[in-house]
Amino acid sequence: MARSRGQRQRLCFLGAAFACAGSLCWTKFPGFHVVPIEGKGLGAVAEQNFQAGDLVYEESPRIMWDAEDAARVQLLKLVAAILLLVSIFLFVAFNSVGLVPLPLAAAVALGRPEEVPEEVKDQWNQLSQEQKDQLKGLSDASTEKSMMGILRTNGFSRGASKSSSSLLLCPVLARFNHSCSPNCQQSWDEQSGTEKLYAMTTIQKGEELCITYCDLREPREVRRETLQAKYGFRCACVACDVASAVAEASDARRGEAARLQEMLPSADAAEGVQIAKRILQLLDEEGIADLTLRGLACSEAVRHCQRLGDLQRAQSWAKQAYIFYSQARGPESQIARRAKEYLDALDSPEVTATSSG
Ligand SMILES: C[S@@+](CC[C@H](N)C(=O)[O-])C[C@H]1O[C@@H](n2cnc3c(N)ncnc32)[C@H](O)[C@@H]1O
Repeated sequence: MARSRGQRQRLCFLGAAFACAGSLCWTKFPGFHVVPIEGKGLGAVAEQNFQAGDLVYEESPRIMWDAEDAARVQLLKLVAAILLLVSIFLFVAFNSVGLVPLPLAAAVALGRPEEVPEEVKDQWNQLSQEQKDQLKGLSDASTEKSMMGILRTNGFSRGASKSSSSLLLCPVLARFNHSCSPNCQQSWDEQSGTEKLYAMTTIQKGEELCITYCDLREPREVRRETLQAKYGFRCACVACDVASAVAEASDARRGEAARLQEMLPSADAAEGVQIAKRILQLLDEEGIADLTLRGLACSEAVRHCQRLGDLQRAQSWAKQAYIFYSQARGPESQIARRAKEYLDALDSPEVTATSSG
């Protein structure tokens, strides 16, 4: 039976995916195993105990792309397209020689945003066959396995925010499943050029290591809709698989934490400290170990205590902020180092003398 080129390419893609999924190249890593987890495909399970702040894994991305760099390329494309139009106009109007070679200008001016960016395709094509097969073996939440589906299902964004302006594809970290009460948190380390995964809480050997794929402050139904739409599964984690009344109480706590977090920077000083405390309490009650969120609440509390002239409490909050940030991103991370500098400045004799004088 004759097959179209598209069909042949899809079959080839699927064949490689099955070949890799069947191989045992994934299973063992220092500190954890990647194994089948009921209802979730593969997932990572701790092979040792971890403490909050332990570095669980560090991985260099196979694919790395930044939309801001790409935006600059888009601008160049736009300029090329305009030059193309001008050259066509000049050619038609005055029979003059075009300024831009036609095929080049036409090619760069085209390009659909729904397609995998060319730079990403180039990076993918430059990988070894084994590396390509490893990526093709990753999960894909879309109906038909494709490069775009794999990137969407497994890609991380660079930086602290969950913005979609950048894409990192790390084949091992892509095996970590989602939980609405995750025990691990990943972050990009610009210095080492690696994605790092830290334990956010005490984890016992045998527990699944999970990260989050969505905004944990959203209510259960919103989280479920997001996860279903983007990742094709209905979340049944410990926070979601509960009776309606329990879910309602959980939604209320998460919603309150989100509201308070927004209010915190502009709150008046005395209220700000109380808000920071309440955020930490809500996160504890909700079992959300997010250490970056905790660090942020503490940093704001430092600022409010300083405004109140309460140096002692400012120092104590600053210490907490430093601990949370260094556990979330490592003590050498920029955010932790800044918190340490701040703490040291507050501890300095001049500041202490000014405050007591
Ligand atoms: C980035 S991959 C994670 C690794 C994946 N389980 C695998 O086998 O490669 C994302 C996919 O894993 C599955 N997944 C992740 N977290 C899940 C969860 N809490 N419940 C059910 N499926 C989950 C979904 O199929 C999702 O599209």
